[in-house]
Amino acid sequence: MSTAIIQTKQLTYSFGERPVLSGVSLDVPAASIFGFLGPNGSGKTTTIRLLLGLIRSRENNIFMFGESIKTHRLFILRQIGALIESPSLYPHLSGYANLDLTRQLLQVAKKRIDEVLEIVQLTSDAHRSVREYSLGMKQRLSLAMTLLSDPDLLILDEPTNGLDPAGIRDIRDLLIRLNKDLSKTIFLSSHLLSEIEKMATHLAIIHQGRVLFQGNPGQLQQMQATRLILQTADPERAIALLSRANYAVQPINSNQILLSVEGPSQTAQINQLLVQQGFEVYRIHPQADTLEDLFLSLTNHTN
Ligand SMILES: Nc1ncnc2c1ncn2[C@@H]1O[C@H](COP(=O)(O)OP(=O)(O)OP(=O)(O)O)[C@@H](O)[C@H]1O
Repeated sequence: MSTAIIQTKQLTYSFGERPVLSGVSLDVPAASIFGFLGPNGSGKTTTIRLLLGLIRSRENNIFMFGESIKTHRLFILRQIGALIESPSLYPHLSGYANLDLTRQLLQVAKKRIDEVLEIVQLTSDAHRSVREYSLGMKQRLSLAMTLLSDPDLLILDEPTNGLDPAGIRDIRDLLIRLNKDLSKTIFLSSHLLSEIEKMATHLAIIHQGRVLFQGNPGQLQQMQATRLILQTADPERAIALLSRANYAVQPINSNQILLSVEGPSQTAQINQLLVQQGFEVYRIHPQADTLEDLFLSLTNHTN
């Protein structure tokens, strides 16, 4: 079993009388890309602020690198690179000069600037002023800043927020490289399921301050795949056929059927049965196609 780099035990937090986190227990394995997924206001940033010691819960049941944040805060923080809210970059300075300011604060060797520029692929733009950078370049520069101290763990709050698809892909590729080539553990939050699914090795889904799911993408897919929507030209006959074969089916509309299955192999069997009987199958997809659907189905599972 891999060691947990971050472990929270029944983390709770309230702003005044208002509970924001209720019993959040997370286990983030070493060398994972851990996606922390949830809609706006679900408690992601609050959790991250607790992890970084920016706010404290009463119990403060947070362990990182095997130590409690109560007793080893500095030891822990020294091993973390964090990006939370938009970082303050000086637009009139070059990318290089921005990095140099942070480098001096961190007392890191100057040659590290070239190394981090190389990692985030900004070497050729290093001496342009930041005001000429695209949003994606600024975000990569911010990531370069978090890498200056060569931390083992990166904690990133919505690092792709506001980026266009190309910018999102750049950040995704960069995070995957940091994880695979440099063995960084990456904890990142997002409100986009599609975004997290493409890079996470592990994920947790938080909704209204509670963890609804924690596991790997395969396990999530299995849960999503239990209710399927099937599109075919003749749903009535398809329902009759599938019912005879003991599948739980019901009509949705004139060309869609809702199916309950036990896993991916049943989906393949259903497809095969329909095709063998001459049905044209246009599409089979999980009912929980969007994050909202997924929350609904997870809430049903947990109730
Ligand atoms: N300083 C604060 N005072 C009072 N309530 C707060 C404060 N900060 C956050 N909240 C509330 O706590 C809840 C969780 O907020 P949080 O920022 O952790 O969510 P989030 O999942 O990060 O969402 P977002 O993606 O919108 O930032 C929200 O309902 C928010 O309104």
